[in-house]
Amino acid sequence: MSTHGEYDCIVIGAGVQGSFTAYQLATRNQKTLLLEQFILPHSRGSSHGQTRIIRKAYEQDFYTHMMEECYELWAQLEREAGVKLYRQTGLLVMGPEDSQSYQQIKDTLQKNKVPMAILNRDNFCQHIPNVNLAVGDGAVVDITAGVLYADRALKTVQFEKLGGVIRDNEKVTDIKPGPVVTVATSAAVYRAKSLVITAGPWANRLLAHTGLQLPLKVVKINVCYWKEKVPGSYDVKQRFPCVLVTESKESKDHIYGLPSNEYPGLMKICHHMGSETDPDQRDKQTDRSDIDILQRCIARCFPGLVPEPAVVESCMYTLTPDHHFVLDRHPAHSNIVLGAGFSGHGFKFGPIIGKLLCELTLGEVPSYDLSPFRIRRFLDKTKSAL
Ligand SMILES: Cc1cc2nc3c(=O)[nH]c(=O)nc-3n(C[C@H](O)[C@H](O)[C@H](O)COP(=O)(O)OP(=O)(O)OC[C@H]3O[C@@H](n4cnc5c(N)ncnc54)[C@H](O)[C@@H]3O)c2cc1C
Ligand SMILES: O=C(O)[C@@H]1CCCC=N1
Repeated sequence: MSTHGEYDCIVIGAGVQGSFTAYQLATRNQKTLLLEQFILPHSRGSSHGQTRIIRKAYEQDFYTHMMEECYELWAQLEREAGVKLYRQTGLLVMGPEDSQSYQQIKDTLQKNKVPMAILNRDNFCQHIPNVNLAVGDGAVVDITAGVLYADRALKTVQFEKLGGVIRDNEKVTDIKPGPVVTVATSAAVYRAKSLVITAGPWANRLLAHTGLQLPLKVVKINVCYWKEKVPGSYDVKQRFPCVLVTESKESKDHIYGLPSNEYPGLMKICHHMGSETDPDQRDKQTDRSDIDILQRCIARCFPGLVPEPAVVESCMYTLTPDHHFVLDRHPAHSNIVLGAGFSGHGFKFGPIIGKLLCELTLGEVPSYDLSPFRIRRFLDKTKSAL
């Protein structure tokens, strides 16, 4: 196959992270090619669907700090494109008052002076109707939080307007590292000075061509929508908030919800964990234990919802062992940059991830301390064939 193009940078994967990275590179006048294996838009990775939560409520300060700037970048994109991407709803965080996760989120909000409200048992029902607060649970609201319109956001990051090239329906089949990287796809061969790999659940497939494997686990998430018994009771228009249950009788993992919005009368509530899957065989993973957990939690905490999912869709997480992202240069090839392992909470960070991966690609000092996101934290867990 003959070489079809020479670029400053090639980005593999047009999910939220690859799209924002390509956008940033193009704004920095880099001749950029974005490669995607499926025809766009598609629903086979991690970035599809109408909605995602945006929030500053995190256990770790470093995420809250990144979100400060990230809210501004989302607002800037909204202004530039003239499109509404964010709706403020607030995020109700509930969890055992004495648990580490709940306490850390509350502390991070307070320490960083994020606008918030602490609810007590007496005023809870008045502020949050149709939700039962478990005995021993505390409740705080991150007032800055809300809903991002995910599909709309991906459509908005149109870096083609900035001179970038997108080739969808082109699966990358080989990577030859070197001072100039050669990338072969199902249709052509391309060369570039640098390469960014943002391949979501397929990250390790691509990295195998570069002699690196990361400790990533891909899980399928059953994305469940639950019917309101009384129409409107959990509706975004009634100012119902997003919800995060940090730990419950039903699960040590988070359970999270978004107000009824994209499907009228249906609230989205999911379990923040799923069963392992091969990304190419996602639909063969039919485990429903997450749905069982959700049914029990909904019957107890959301009395106004029918505890039987009305709609179930599919999505995937790519988990790292500590659930923190991978944002780094390849340990053996400094002109290959990796964005991976977004562990089911990366969408809201899209604009800042794009900026950081662009800075790494251009050899600049990153705007944030990337030590929590370095590959070397995995040490012996990183199976490197180098
Ligand atoms: C159910 C669910 C709920 C979530 N909720 C939230 C939330 O509320 N808030 C939040 O912030 N985050 C949330 N997330 C997480 C967030 O959506 C992900 O972290 C994010 O979408 C990951 O994006 P990505 O670009 O890394 O991966 P992807 O979107 O999977 O993109 C990777 C792309 O690479 C392409 N690719 C792979 N291999 C190749 C190849 N060989 N050649 C060419 N292209 C290739 C794939 O086709 C894909 O399009 C949620 C995720 C799920 C699944
Ligand atoms: O990232 C988010 O905000 C959501 C909710 C909590 C668990 C994962 N995704």
